[in-house]
Amino acid sequence: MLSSLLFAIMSCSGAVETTWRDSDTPNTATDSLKDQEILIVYHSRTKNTQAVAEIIHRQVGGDLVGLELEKPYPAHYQTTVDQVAEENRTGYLPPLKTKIDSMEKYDIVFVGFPTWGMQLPPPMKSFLKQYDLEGKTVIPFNTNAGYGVGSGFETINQLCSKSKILEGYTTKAGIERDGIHFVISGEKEEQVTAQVDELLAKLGFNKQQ
Ligand SMILES: Cc1cc2nc3c(=O)[nH]c(=O)nc-3n(C[C@H](O)[C@H](O)[C@H](O)COP(=O)(O)O)c2cc1C
Repeated sequence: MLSSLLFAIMSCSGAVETTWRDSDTPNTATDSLKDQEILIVYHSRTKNTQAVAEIIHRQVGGDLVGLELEKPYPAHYQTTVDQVAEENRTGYLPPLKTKIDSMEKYDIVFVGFPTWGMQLPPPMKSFLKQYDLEGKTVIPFNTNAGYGVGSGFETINQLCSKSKILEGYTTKAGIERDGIHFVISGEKEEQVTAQVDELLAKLGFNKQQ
């Protein structure tokens, strides 16, 4: 019963919340991921989401890709906040410099992003609009400044309505507004690693696939 709960597919449904339940039996349907092609794609400005992506990568392998833009955001925080607010208001999708070859070969796509303006950042909206993840398993992950994932997981549900979306991961990380940039080191890195390992085990990923 636990495994069926954990594997509730969230496609086109409400928000996927990360809830930490007692870990028991992984779902047998995904016990063997040996033949699955994995992509871990993320957008990261101050490298917190990148650090979570690297932790996932150490556990499950596959290809790790950080999204870069044709025109990077300004270094200045508030200018970026204002630009992102305008992009969210108008629905502007910033063109990606990163190109992903052979998207069709991937079975599982981890999608990582920071919360920006309580939403999915425009670059990740660009990615999900540009690439078709139909039929793939999608696992979202997020870092934020303590206000949570906002509508990010819901937007992934909407933009990946033909994917199987599994339970996501979210954690509080940097607070750039207050000059706190990269925080996933030391104890925090250990905590995130343990939480990610727990979630991946629940989802049926075993070490060294
Ligand atoms: C433009 C911008 C908007 C942000 N908006 C939010 C927000 O609405 N809520 C929140 O909790 N954090 C917000 N943050 C903070 C980031 O989500 C947080 O620092 C995250 O860990 C950064 O991840 P990164 O290091 O991978 O870039 C914002 C950061 C930026 C740059």
